[in-house]
Amino acid sequence: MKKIDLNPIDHVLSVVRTAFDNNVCGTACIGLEEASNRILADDLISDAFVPEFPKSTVDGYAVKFNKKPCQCTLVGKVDMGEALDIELKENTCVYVPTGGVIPKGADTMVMIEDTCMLTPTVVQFNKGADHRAFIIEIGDDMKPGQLVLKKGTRLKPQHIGVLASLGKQRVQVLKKPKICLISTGDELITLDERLSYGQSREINGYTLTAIAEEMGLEVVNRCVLKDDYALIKAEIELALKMADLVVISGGSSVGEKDYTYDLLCETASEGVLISGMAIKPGKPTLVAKHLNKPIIGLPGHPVSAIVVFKLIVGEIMKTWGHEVKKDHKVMVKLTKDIYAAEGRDTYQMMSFEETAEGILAHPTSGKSGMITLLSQSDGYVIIPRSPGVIKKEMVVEGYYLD
Ligand SMILES: Nc1nc2c(c(=O)[nH]1)N[C@H]1C(S)=C(S)[C@@H](COP(=O)(O)OP(=O)(O)OC[C@H]3O[C@@H](n4cnc5c(N)ncnc54)[C@H](O)[C@@H]3O)O[C@H]1N2
Ligand code: MOO
Repeated sequence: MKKIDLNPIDHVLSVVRTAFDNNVCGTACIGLEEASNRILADDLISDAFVPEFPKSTVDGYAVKFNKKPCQCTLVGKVDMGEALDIELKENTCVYVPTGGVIPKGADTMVMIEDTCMLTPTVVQFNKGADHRAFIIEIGDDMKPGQLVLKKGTRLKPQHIGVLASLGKQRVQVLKKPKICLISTGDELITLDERLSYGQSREINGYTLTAIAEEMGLEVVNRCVLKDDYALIKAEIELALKMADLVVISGGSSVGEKDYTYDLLCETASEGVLISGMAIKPGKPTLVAKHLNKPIIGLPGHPVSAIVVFKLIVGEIMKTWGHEVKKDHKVMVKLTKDIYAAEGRDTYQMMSFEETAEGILAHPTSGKSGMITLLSQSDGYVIIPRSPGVIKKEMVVEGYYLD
């Protein structure tokens, strides 16, 4: 008889890291406009001084530093994007707009508001200035040779700004790993079909697509299949040709028509690496390897499928060099005793109440076959299988659901 082992989560993740440490997806050179959320393939080392000139951060007058109020003769005006061919002397000043080039000889900017024009050529400085005030010096932002972005960074707007600042029109990023999602179950119907008694609408294809895309995967195919061994086998074989990663949901348990384990034994060249995990929800989790490609069997229950997908596919993505957003961690105080399922680290869903004294965590109830267990919870607390309980009033780590 098929058996579901209780492999500790850490062991499962370590097997995953070792088995899939070879990222076969490669890199691509893309335009900066498409780079948002992509993963930088190489360290970015600055090849320039940014800025290349001392730059004013205010509209005002460039002067030689003087601590006390004084008067200066206005000897010129800087136009944006141009340098003024002048060397400033004592008691002279030049008008410089915000972003303008500080002229030679000047070392301090004074804002217009701290001055008044006595005559068209004489400026009164009402107070002293701080030496080098309101100036971005040459290379303050970046210097040649400086490591400005690390390989593996998920490119956020500020990172794209760094690339733009260095004049990089294109950037080398990791290719999005391709994934195929196969949902299985005789009872499943697609959203355009009429629901009959005993049937359920297919959910996992939708939720897992959303998570996969957020993680930086490209969903290349998604299908809903009946529990038909030959049909699912053909689909897995096709998926292995199309994708870097194949995920099957449903049929991972030990029931009569739960074929995933046998299918993975038959199709995966390296066999099944993990059959079962000490987690609730998610016990009947399968991990197999075909050449360098992972094939994951997820439990069909919608909550279990989401929890396990995030854990296992998230680990594969990290192993392949992708930065994966973590669920935001906070410290929470429990309002009730909570218990783990026997022998399994348990993801207890929670509603979080933010109070002046900190965040209170109230357990939410529901089964892993109920999608609203997640949609009506703010986050979760992980109860370790040993000792298997967290007592009321204890302050522990909680995680917001992303
Ligand atoms: N004798 C045992 N039975 C079960 C065990 C066990 O240890 N011994 N484990 C239970 C646990 S825990 C889970 S989780 C489930 C997982 O079962 P399967 O992966 O085989 O999933 P199915 O039986 O195919 O489906 C379970 C449930 O989920 C619904 N489902 C499936 N796919 C989808 C989908 N794409 N969208 C929406 N809903 C889906 C399906 O209709 C069933 O209701 O096994 C327990 N049983
Ligand atoms: O592991 Mo199942 O996912 O407990 O419902």
